[in-house]
Amino acid sequence: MKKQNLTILGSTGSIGTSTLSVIEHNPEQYQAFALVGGRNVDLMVQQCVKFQPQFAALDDDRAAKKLREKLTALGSKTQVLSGQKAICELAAHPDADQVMAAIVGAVGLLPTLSAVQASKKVLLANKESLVTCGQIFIDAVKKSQARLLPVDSEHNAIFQSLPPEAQQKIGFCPLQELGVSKIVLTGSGGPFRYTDLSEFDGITPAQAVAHPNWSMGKKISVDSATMMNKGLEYIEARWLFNASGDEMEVIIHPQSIIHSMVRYIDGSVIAQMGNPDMRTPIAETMAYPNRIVSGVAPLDFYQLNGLTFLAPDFNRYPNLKLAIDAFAAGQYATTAMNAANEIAVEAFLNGQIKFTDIAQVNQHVVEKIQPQKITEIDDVLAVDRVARELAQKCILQKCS
Ligand SMILES: NC(=O)C1=CN([C@@H]2O[C@H](COP(=O)(O)OP(=O)(O)OC[C@H]3O[C@@H](n4cnc5c(N)ncnc54)[C@H](OP(=O)(O)O)[C@@H]3O)[C@@H](O)[C@H]2O)C=CC1
Ligand SMILES: CC(=O)[C@@H](O)[C@H](O)COP(=O)(O)O
Ligand SMILES: [Mn+2]
Repeated sequence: MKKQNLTILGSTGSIGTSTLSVIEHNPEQYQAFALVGGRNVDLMVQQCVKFQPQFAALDDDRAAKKLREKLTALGSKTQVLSGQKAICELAAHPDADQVMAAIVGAVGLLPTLSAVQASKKVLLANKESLVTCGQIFIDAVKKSQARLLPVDSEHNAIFQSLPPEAQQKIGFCPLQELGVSKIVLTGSGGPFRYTDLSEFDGITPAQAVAHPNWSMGKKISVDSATMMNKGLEYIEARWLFNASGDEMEVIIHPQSIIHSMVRYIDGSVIAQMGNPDMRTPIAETMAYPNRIVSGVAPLDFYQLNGLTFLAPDFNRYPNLKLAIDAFAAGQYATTAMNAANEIAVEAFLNGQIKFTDIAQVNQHVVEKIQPQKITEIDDVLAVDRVARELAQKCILQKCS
């Protein structure tokens, strides 16, 4: 069988490196065709030397120039491109069989959409695509008949817990016809599950990125700590599984062994479990509907110290409530909230604002943004831009 060519959007990130690790475990079946990053030249050089992709691209022009010089000096045959247009073209390249969408943030939207419009098999890690333009994205999937497979561990778990006919209808899944009563989205609660609320103001970036169970990029790690990650995932799940608010349940499961569940009307609950390592959902989507090895150790039940569950407390996690309410308000609100959050998390990581300010900036922007209809991608980009400006202003003026 011909090897599957993978374009990896965000190859220099946490999901990207895990994807390359799965390829390394299955060298007869998969190869890296194009590697795409933002600005990390040194890691991209290493990846190109090791995986010898046909193409490599960095968004940043100067970084791409350095990459080209370094690879030329090493005698590499990899062709180096730069900028967002080139990245979108690589996502849609006729020789790419699968596209891993793992650029962090709303900046990943256009390349991911480009892969969808080119009818690719799209492995979706970038949750911001659905948060920023849900219906537009799902309509594009429907129109192009792209194969959309959820990589986010919870959504992958839900996907695996649904019957095969639902798996063929991602984005327009008839949950009631399948006897599904609820989708149960689990979350760890992050590193501050038991921290006294009086200590939240003093939380440092180093503490916030230290996730108890998963090894991830900085932005998503902070989102896990505020539970904005679960808020984004709530929105992602509503779009992916065509779920109403009543069909959604969010539960804290501190051990991250169960990765999410589906309740059926007969009382059955189907869950997907495993060690918290993203190579499992990545391998599942790469091989779907077959299975391949991922390099993840088997789950050792005798080492588990119990599986526990608790309800999320919105006082501790105001971002989760904000996201649920933003979905109810409409697309403009989730697009704005996502943009504000990206700015706020960056400001927190740079030491400009406190941990507790993140939710305040987000709330402020969602309240200030003009309610409006979003029908096309330009509307999304316009709301995203205005929300970023509002968030920056709020940070500078302390949201007065
Ligand atoms: N990590 C995880 O376990 C999970 C992640 N996700 C989602 O997957 C996505 C990636 O997460 P993660 O891997 O942790 O993030 P990382 O921060 O580790 O990696 C981000 C990647 O995006 C690239 N990037 C950033 N800006 C640009 C740009 N303008 N153009 C092109 N590439 C860019 C980075 O390149 P460079 O470093 O070269 O600048 C890097 O390769 C996020 O949307 C996240 O929410 C979902 C579920 C789990
Ligand atoms: C691995 C993954 O899918 C992350 O999105 C994960 O969910 C983060 O952990 P939290 O459950 O703490 O948000
Ligand atoms: Mn997740």
